[in-house]
Amino acid sequence: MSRGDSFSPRTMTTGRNTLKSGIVDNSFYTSDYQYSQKRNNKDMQDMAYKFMKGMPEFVKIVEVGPRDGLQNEKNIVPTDVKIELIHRLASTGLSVIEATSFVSPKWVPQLADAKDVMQAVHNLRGIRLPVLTPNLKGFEAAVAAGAREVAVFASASESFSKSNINCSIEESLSRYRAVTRAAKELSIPVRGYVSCVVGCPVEGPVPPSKVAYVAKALYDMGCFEISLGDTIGVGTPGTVVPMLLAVMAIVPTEKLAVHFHDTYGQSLPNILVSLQMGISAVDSSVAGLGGCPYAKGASGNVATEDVVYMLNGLGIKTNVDIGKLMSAGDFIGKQLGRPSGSKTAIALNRVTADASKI
Ligand SMILES: CC(C)(COP(=O)([O-])OP(=O)([O-])OC[C@H]1O[C@@H](n2cnc3c(N)ncnc32)[C@H](O)[C@@H]1OP(=O)([O-])[O-])[C@@H](O)C(=O)NCCC(=O)NCCSC(=O)C[C@@](C)(O)CC(=O)[O-]
Repeated sequence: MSRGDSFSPRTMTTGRNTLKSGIVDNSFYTSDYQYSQKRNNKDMQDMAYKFMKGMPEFVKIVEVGPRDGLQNEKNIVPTDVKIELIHRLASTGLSVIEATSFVSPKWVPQLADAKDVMQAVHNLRGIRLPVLTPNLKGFEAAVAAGAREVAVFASASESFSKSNINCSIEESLSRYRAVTRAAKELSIPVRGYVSCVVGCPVEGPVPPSKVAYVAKALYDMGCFEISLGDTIGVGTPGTVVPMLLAVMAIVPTEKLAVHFHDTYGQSLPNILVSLQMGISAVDSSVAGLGGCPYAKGASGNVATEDVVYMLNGLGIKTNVDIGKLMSAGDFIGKQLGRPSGSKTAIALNRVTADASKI
């Protein structure tokens, strides 16, 4: 159900701001308050309604930290650290955690321990743990290690397809048809990714029609959800909205997820417009870990802490405990010897530290 059906802007709670009868009650911004009083209450209600209309009441977060987050790390992260990270993430309320990839260890040495990781976590209760599988070989290895959900990953750019999985887009779709057929026989759900949905590191801008074509092909072969990846993080709402419109014209909105890398700091506005267009599944990575080994210069995924903070502020449920999430982020940050890439985690840690000095 979207907010437009059930939601009254009269009592909309957006973090600190409570909109009642169209008046913004916010002691932090006195000038906004004075301004709002001059506005016609009906105008304000209409604005609030339009802003929230179509947004979901619940967002499913797909945590990709253990896979997308770690795959690009130069130093090999010990297997027990990866397993501990997944356990910590599982305790936060997240329902989907992408655990690892069954790809060639020559291509992604960091995830060469996929079998050990999967065997250690596959029995975690109440959590879905999809893994990336680029072909039947990967699919069979994943299933043998206990995977009960997999993901295939195509690209909307020929050049990126070649550099990432060493084949053309059409060849990849044909491989993925074999994977989805095999998965169907075992009743294993398959998620589909489309990479480079607004830009490619080699080809530059990618036409929305190309993204829609690949998304539809994945949907038609049986993928239960299609995640649209801005692999190099170049999108803005100005390019993301036309791309989503093209995809939504041929794939049902409820089957779509968004996956933003934060290279240009555009992930949160891009997620916001995606929510306004009715999308209710968002990929993110704890502490903003990540990057693709075959997309030079691309930074990590949007940080899960930042996404949860924004959704909490919008009054959209996620079931994720931000404190536990931050502690999972601290854990992996210490292991990697690096501060968190989440602005929310940095700010909340500072607030806690300041409070403890009083
Ligand atoms: C697809 C291949 C395997 C083709 O790689 P290839 O070299 O063309 O494969 P091949 O069939 O010629 O096999 C070469 C060797 O790899 C082995 N092999 C073959 N398949 C597997 C497998 N599944 N698992 C383990 N080993 C495998 C195979 O057995 C053989 O071993 P050898 O005889 O030389 O010892 C390779 O290119 C590959 O693994 N690519 C994956 C790269 C990757 O993981 N990239 C990061 C993914 S992130 C992404 O795509 C974006 C996303 C999803 O995050 C969303 C976004 O941000 O936009």
